[in-house]
Amino acid sequence: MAIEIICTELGKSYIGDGVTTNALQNINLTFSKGEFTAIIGPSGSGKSTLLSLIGTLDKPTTGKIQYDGEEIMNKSKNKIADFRFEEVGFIFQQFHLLPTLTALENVLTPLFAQKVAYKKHRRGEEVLEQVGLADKMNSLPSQLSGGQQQRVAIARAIVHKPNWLFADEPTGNLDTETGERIFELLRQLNKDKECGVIFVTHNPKLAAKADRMITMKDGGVISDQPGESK
Ligand SMILES: Nc1ncnc2c1ncn2[C@@H]1O[C@H](COP(=O)(O)OP(=O)(O)OP(=O)(O)O)[C@@H](O)[C@H]1O
Repeated sequence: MAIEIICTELGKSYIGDGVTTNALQNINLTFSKGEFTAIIGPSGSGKSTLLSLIGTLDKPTTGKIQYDGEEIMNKSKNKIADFRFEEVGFIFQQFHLLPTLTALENVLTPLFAQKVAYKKHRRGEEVLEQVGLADKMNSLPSQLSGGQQQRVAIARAIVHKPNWLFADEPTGNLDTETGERIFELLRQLNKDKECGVIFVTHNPKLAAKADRMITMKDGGVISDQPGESK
């Protein structure tokens, strides 16, 4: 697991209809290689914005983000896309699975048109086995429960062996028990050294189980402390 992420004086404003929203201000954070961090805070506090900046989905208005010392967002669109493919996986509250594709086909979509050093089909099977869906590879999303669909989404997010997995309220659409199982799966993937995890949640119980818990309010970090596991 490689790549340390350093955010320096990071800020993000959204401008629309003459109104400026300062979604993030003066964020200074370092995410060490392989860390498991939860981000918690009220609605509108900037959690998703922070995740989308760290994940190179959007550009900061001020400040910078370095990945092992490199400022990826200063590079060309193609280089940013390459970086995202190589280093980053995402999961969201909505699973965003393609309804007409099987679980295995969904998992293989990020590898489409990519040259990789491993056998794609076998890698797809391997990650579905890792998330506990060995017997559901040929099922369509509509034939799977919510928790199983999120497992497919997790398998898809790690199929290309990213160093970081960014999870934006991945348990938000699941009942408490299923949400806890998904959390434990992310924890396990992290422990197995698959990838570092940054996990946005509204659930304080889950957040406390992370190695580190960052609390946000009004676009800033108001606390940054070790979780119960540390
Ligand atoms: N594309 C956008 N255009 C304009 N304003 C935005 C945009 N995205 C987010 N915002 C605003 O930025 C602020 C932070 O939003 P963000 O989604 O990061 O919060 P959050 O903590 O993830 O909230 P939630 O827990 O509800 O998902 C909010 O005031 C939001 O309305």
